[in-house]
Amino acid sequence: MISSDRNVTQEASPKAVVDVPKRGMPVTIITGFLGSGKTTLLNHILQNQQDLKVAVLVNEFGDINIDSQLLVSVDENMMELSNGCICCTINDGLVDAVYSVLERGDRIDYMIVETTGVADPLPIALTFLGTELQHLTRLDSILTVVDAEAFTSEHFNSDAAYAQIMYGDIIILNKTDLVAEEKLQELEAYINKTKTKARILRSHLGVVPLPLILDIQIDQSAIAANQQVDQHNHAEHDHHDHGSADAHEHSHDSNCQHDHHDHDHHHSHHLENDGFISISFQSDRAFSLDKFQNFLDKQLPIDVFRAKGILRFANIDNCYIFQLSGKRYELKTDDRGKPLNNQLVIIGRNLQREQLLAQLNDCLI
Ligand SMILES: Nc1nc2c(ncn2[C@@H]2O[C@H](COP(=O)(O)OP(=O)(O)OP(=O)(O)O)[C@@H](O)[C@H]2O)c(=O)[nH]1
Repeated sequence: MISSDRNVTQEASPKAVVDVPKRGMPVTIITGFLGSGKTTLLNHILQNQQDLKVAVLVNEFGDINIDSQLLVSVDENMMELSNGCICCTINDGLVDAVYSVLERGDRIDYMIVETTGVADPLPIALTFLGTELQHLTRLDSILTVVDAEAFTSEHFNSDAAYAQIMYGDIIILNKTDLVAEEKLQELEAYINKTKTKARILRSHLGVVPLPLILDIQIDQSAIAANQQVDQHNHAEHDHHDHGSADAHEHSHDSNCQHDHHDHDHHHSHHLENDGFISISFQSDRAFSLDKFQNFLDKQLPIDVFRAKGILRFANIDNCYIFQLSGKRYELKTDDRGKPLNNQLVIIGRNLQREQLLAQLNDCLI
């Protein structure tokens, strides 16, 4: 291992009559900022859940879905995980993805939705509470993963990061190994001040006792009430055609100060994602390890917040899983042995796409 210190836009599908055998399916939403440890928590759940068949719905910020590949075998939008759980991407919309799980003939006991790191969880929660899904599913809780090392009280200047804390039923303070006890206590005090009655669990690599986070039956009526305020606001602003709550893309706090007049489905990605953009790079050629390390150490812009990929290097048989979160990166051998293309997603603000792509091209052999 080499390491260094250095949208959900969904339209409700018009499925009026559906034969769904799985009414009342419990749903947990895992949210948290870029790189906080959502996928790590998900893997912990999938590896340790006893006798529970879980459907995982993943949504990634970036054109290449690295997360779902890290969760094992792929088949377009739906994949079967090695433990019999299934994983489904949300590319065609959350409601459709939920239906595709509910309509499956085989047994599914539980649904977990992993949001992107720049997603406000409220619209996603409202999809379960305010659309036709409310009769088919039961939103159990929203889990918010916080990176104890990277988190700041400025919430990365991101409305979404703030909403993630505000709407989290349980805050999982992750990466406790990277900070001192003092910092953990400061963060806990901050979270408690920001959010009354916050429930906080500490974790390292997402390890928390599962009975404390799954099927905990949190009362979601406050969020549902929020939705009614929201619908009221929309009515006042003459927002016809908003068939479902899930179509909304930014913070819907009832105290929301945002200008609602421009609230349609045509935000630029820039505004939607608090200024974060993602740049995807793929190549069937391998990287030179030296050149790629030089790129990371000397050329990578400071505004890159997150990167992840599955990489191939010249003269090395194995692929590597590359993870960069904040100032840290790591390359771990990917022992699944699949011959893959180089695939890399880089996420940050103010990034020069063409320049970055040219620099990555220069790393190829
Ligand atoms: N040191 C340390 N690293 C961690 C911990 N939890 C996760 N990581 C690492 O942090 C990086 C990001 O973890 P992920 O689980 O992919 O984060 P994520 O929230 O799913 O990331 P996005 O989906 O890109 O937003 C990976 O390199 C993990 O191995 C932890 O408790 N301690």
